[in-house]
Amino acid sequence: MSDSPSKSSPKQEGLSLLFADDEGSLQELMKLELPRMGHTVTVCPDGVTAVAAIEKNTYDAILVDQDMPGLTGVEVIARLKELSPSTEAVVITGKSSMESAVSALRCGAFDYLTKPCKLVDIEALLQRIAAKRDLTKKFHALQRRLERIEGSPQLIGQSRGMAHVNTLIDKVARTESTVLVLGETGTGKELVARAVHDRSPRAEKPFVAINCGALPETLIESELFGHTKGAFTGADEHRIGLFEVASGGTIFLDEIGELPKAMQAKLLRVLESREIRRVGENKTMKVDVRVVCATHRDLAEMVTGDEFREDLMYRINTFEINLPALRERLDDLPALAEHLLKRFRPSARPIEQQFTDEALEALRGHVWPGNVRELANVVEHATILCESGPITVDDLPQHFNRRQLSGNARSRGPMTLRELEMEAIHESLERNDGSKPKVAEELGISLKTLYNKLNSEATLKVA
Ligand SMILES: Nc1ncnc2c1ncn2[C@@H]1O[C@H](COP(=O)(O)OP(=O)(O)OP(=O)(O)O)[C@@H](O)[C@H]1O
Repeated sequence: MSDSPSKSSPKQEGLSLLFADDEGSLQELMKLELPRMGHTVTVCPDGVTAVAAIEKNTYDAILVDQDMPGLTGVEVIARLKELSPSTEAVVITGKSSMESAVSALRCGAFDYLTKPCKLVDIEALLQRIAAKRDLTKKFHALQRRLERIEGSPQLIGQSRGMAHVNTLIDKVARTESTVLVLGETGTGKELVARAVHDRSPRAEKPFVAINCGALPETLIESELFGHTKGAFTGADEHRIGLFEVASGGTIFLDEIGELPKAMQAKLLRVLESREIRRVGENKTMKVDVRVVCATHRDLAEMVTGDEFREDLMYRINTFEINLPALRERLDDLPALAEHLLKRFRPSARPIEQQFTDEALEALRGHVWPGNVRELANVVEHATILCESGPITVDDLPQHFNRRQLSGNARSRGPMTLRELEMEAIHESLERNDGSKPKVAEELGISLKTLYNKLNSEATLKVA
């Protein structure tokens, strides 16, 4: 066995390879040629030495001759797949041993080569392996980035409401039924859709999410079903749609209530026929995709208002999962806060050491119109102000401080008329998601008066 590190500087990062063959001339050739192609190589004279090398080192790929004394190529590959499943394997067979090639592929080999093999074929094969390795790395990097942005897909919550949701997910996940997830904004509808997918037999296949409200009407069809080159102005190349991308897996149609009427009819046809047609193409193709939809809107009301097709509503609401708002399951708040905190501050410390009692109390006292997403924002805000140590009420956004102050004022004794007035304004702001025109209307004062009162409060605080 000998090592020959690569000396060239290839465009594509070279592979670390193991080559095993009992033919001395081939060993010499590979020691020379594989580094010339930009790879590093360990050359072994037989299967036993190859397995010993695999036990000691990790390679990107191995190329093994099938007919070696001691262990055959297929036996080496079988051992490799136990020790290092992500290492690619190529078996080199004689012309007459097609059966060995088939068994190697069954063992998880990437491909096979037939002797006598041409160097150009070896080079092309190694390029394919390198391209796959690069794609896999990119995939993992993107997956991590997505996890950092979206958080882990874990569905947190032990409250009765969430326990019920979990039971429903478990039951429906096993089936092929279309699922409709309902709930206010930020309650975790996408997370539920992902849980339905992750707990289903389709879990290993893609989960693809699309927000039907985020795309202009003209683009939705091609985004969902794909298009051919030249199908419309700007369609410079063929593109496959998300239904095809999700093939074998699940497609999540978020904000289904925002789907334009014309697209509702097309989606209904797809759901009924399980066939799609790319924009600009005449032929249809079968798709095997499970559909999960979500909306924060009342679809029945939309049907009455002629905004949503009744037949589509009945097609998608076979199985409904209603997500409770955060204010209806405040028992889950500490666990959620702890879970969300890990996104910004990876630490295994328990919740009591991460938030002061006062801060937790202030969080519990909020109405959470933006639900868990709002909580995530509040936690992020707190971690910016407080880099380490327990988060106090002072690290929370200002309206939590104010709530606490007025709470304290109440416990100190009667409040002044001004304090009561400001409390009413802030509570109304919370209820109306910060919309000042709505607050003014609710409290029966002009928008100008509202601004004056808020400004004078701010001036008083500064003074
Ligand atoms: N039960 C939960 N456990 C952990 N994280 C959650 C939970 N519910 C929601 N989240 C987090 O809150 C944020 C919002 O969740 P998600 O996007 O699933 O909500 P949504 O209901 O789909 O929102 P929208 O209606 O705006 O599309 C995400 O960061 C998600 O990870």
